[in-house]
Amino acid sequence: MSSVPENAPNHCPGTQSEDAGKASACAGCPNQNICASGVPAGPDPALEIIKERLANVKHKIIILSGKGGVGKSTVTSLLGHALAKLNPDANVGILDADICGPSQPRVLGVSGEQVHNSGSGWSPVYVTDNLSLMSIGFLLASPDDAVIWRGPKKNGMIKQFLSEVDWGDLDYLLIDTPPGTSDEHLSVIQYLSAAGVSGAVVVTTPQEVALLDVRKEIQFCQKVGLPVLGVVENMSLFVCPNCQARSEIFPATTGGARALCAALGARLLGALPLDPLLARCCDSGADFVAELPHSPAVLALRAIVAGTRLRNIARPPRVFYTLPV
Ligand SMILES: Nc1ncnc2c1ncn2[C@@H]1O[C@H](COP(=O)(O)OP(=O)(O)OP(=O)(O)O)[C@@H](O)[C@H]1O
Repeated sequence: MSSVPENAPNHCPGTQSEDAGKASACAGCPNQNICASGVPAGPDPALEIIKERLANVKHKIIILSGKGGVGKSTVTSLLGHALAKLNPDANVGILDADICGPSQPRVLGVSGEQVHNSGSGWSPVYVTDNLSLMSIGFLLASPDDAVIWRGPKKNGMIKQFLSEVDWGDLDYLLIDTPPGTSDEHLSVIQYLSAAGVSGAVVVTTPQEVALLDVRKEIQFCQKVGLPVLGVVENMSLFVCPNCQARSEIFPATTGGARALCAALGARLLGALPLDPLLARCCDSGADFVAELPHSPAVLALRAIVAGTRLRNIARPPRVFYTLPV
């Protein structure tokens, strides 16, 4: 069977070729990234293995951001803690797929922990009884070690994470990805294609410069057929802890995420304020949701989890926390 896709340009070397994605004919081809990434073009046997491995994971949610530094890892960790706390019977896992910049071990206060490999696979690190984490950060000799890998090696790591981690039964698996749309995203989406993905949560700040990239991120999701569960606007407002005055540190000159969501037909899941105590908790690995349960950020987070599709996509026969009115 030919390994040249129907939409391939003239002189396509074929997806099985060593030159796939690298030949001059590949320039501008829509499949160039995926071919060059080294992800096998044919049905990869790993897809079935991953499907089986994740058969007991109900909802797989990919966390995306167009821009770096908008708080995607922070939001992932907060969602993990909130989902685990508000639904004590649920099990939540976080997969840190930011291979070159893994920050979840630090943010979740478990850096320095070791993952163990047994007959049933790698055991994730437990942050609390019902919140577990897997990250390349646990496999590095030192947290300062740089991971300088090309696409195919990163893809291999992601494949291993998806196929070899023994999560047990999970209600939610949150997958923290690097900013933008890179090899890691294509790998995660491709490897999860057989296992099924619930969708993506896109994190942004209100600034136009960040929103521009959200548009691209949403377009990317549309192109790869990944449902967008909604957008979280982070660092929306700063509320002074002393005088309660509100200020916009990142001004929403074009209407912020709300206007963007309205324009693109996406759902705004909620807005998290900028809170210096939250930044401090992230640096020290403290559990902000437990430490400051009545803070505006946690109240906003509860609303995101309880009153949005993030809760609605989970229909296990359990009583879910609902925000008191
Ligand atoms: N709502 C917030 N209030 C205060 N500080 C925040 C908030 N959200 C994130 N931060 C801080 O902003 C910084 C960047 O956040 P984070 O690392 O989560 O961003 P990111 O988008 O995941 O970055 P990267 O591009 O490295 O993946 C961190 O120091 C974090 O503590």
